[in-house]
Amino acid sequence: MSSADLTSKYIQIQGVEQTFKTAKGPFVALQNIDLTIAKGEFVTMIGHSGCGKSTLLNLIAGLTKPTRGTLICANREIAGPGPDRGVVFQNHSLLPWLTCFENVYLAVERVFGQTRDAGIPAESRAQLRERTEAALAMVGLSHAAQKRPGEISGGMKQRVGIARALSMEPNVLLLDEPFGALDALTRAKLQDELLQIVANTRSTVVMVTHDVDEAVLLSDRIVMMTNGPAATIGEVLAVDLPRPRDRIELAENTDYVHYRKAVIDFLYTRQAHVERQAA
Ligand SMILES: Nc1ncnc2c1ncn2[C@@H]1O[C@H](COP(=O)(O)OP(=O)(O)OP(=O)(O)O)[C@@H](O)[C@H]1O
Repeated sequence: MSSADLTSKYIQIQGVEQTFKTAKGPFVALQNIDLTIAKGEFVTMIGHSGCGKSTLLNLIAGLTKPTRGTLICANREIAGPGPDRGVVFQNHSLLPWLTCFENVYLAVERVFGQTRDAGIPAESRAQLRERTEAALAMVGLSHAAQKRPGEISGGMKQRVGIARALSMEPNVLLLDEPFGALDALTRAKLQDELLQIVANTRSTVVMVTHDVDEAVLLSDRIVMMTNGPAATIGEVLAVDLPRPRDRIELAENTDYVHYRKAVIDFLYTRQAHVERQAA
């Protein structure tokens, strides 16, 4: 593959199906998923609850394997989790007995504290500490480095989760509703921070969200998924708004309003969620 191809086809999802075994028999969660993501692209996945967004993100993370089809990242089949793909979940998943610093340090040590591919030597403890401090600084949490998760707010915990993922310098950042449990103001602040961080690191981002405004504000493309079972990609919307994006200016931007309406139409007209009657 040429380097131009590698850039434009950084993540390739081809003919993916995910079926789960359940007590009532096989359940097809995802079907016929085809998607190509370019290096440095910010892609969000949106769809009604239970349509399979997390299932797809877990497949890209390598936490699960597809029943059918292939997933490729940087020209290699995704065979399991790897430090090239950092994951942030909604419930932050920090170790409660460690400080914020230690939570991030653990991840840094795992990646940079040992000999890496191509014989790159392990870094010194001073270098690992420096990386940890830089990651916490990036999310504005230097002052809370010595606190434990129980002593900080939900928004701060999410920030530590993001710092931990970023500290590993992943090529791909996978975010599963990272701001879902936060109040609107904290959420807006973290969205702005994320935009800034991604602009600096040029990471490729795949993010699951329920929030239409969040999707339009952050994305280069929005992947809109149909309802399950056997959910698939219904439509992909390219969001052609210039960056850096400013939420206040965008609120009155006619293109922004148009993109927002396109997503709302998809979700609430074409994919109006029908609650299935219990059998
Ligand atoms: N391990 C599993 N075993 C059986 N069914 C599963 C499993 N994981 C997910 N599912 C089912 O697959 C479907 C998709 O789930 P998934 O969590 O990916 O949806 P989602 O779009 O992320 O939902 P939400 O927006 O509510 O988080 C759901 O019907 C869910 O019940």
